[in-house]
Amino acid sequence: MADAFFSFFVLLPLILLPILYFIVRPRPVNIPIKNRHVFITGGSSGIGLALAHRAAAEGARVSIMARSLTKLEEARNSIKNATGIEVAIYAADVQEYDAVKKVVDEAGPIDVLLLSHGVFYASELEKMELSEVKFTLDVNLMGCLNMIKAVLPKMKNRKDPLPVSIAFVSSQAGQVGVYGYVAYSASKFGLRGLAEALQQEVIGDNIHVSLIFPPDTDTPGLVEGRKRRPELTKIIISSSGIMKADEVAQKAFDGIRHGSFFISCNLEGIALSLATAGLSPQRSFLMAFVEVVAAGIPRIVALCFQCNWYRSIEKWHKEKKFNLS
Ligand SMILES: NC(=O)C1=CN([C@@H]2O[C@H](COP(=O)(O)OP(=O)(O)OC[C@H]3O[C@@H](n4cnc5c(N)ncnc54)[C@H](OP(=O)(O)O)[C@@H]3O)[C@@H](O)[C@H]2O)C=CC1
Ligand SMILES: CCCCCCCCCCCCCCCC(=O)[C@@H](N)CO
Repeated sequence: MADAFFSFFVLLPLILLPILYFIVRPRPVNIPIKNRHVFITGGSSGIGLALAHRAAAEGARVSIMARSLTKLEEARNSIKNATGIEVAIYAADVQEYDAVKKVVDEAGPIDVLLLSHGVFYASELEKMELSEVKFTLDVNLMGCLNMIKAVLPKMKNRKDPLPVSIAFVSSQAGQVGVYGYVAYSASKFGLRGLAEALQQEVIGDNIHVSLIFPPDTDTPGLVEGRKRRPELTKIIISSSGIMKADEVAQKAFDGIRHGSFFISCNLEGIALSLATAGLSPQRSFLMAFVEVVAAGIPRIVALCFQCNWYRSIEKWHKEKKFNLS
């Protein structure tokens, strides 16, 4: 017994920690925010606006982009009032590459690209129009690709040798599929593949990719989105907490500064990231240690959650049948 204890708590860390210290890739990095150009899509509302506030407060040069000029102007005023800093505003739709390219050329080289634009319809696929599915994928996934295609050439050719960042606002529904989010989860899971592949392509240019995974977050978008959420979506989403946009923004910048590939925002998020670590990069040898040693534990917790969710779905279907007969 004492031997087993010694092996697990002393020998294992003693052997594993130095190995992990040497193998974690990409290597740890520090990305400064002060005096850098932070460009935020969806920066006029919700999480994007909170990110803009925080970036301005940290002394960055901030640009925000969204479709509605009125909302952009309101955002600019609120940031000016809170921090005294004037942010640049750009009206464009992420779906339109030419418009995006024009904005990016005008805004100048970007050090931190934060992609926080997004739409979220919760509805069963059966009840969704294909045009709504396509719209979700076009904005959430293609919109990010349009932005990156427009930003990358200048980002790669920058004179400044400091590391830079591309960070996506995904969602916990981009780590686990959720009832009612067929289109949305597809768009957010898509970002993970995009980010993993992109990181390999841009690491040579000292560009570091992050994926932020917020739970439900109190934003104007959520207030709208909640109006048409199916009952089962509500039940499953309640497995994770609800956060304020500025808490998410704080977690986001903590992670971006360290070039973290996964940025979790709450405790459930950490569990999700452990359970879904897969083949994603990990820069922190300590987190890698937790991932390796804990491995089976998040999996059993995950199976318990799935058990609960499928029981809710079964129960809901039974009640529906009962109510019909
Ligand atoms: N709130 C939540 O519970 C969670 C949100 N997320 C993600 O966070 C991100 C932000 O969400 P949230 O802050 O709640 O949303 P909001 O609806 O409050 O804000 C969305 C922002 O994106 C902009 N936007 C939307 N469509 C486009 C477009 N086609 N082109 C350019 N800009 C666009 C909006 O401005 P405009 O309409 O003027 O274009 C607005 O600035 C999304 O990607 C969402 O999926 C993730 C997890 C939880
Ligand atoms: C090891 C296992 C741990 C399990 C924890 C389970 C938590 C999963 C809950 C999923 C929450 C999805 C939130 C979506 C938020 C979002 O993007 C929307 N606001 C958009 O409408």
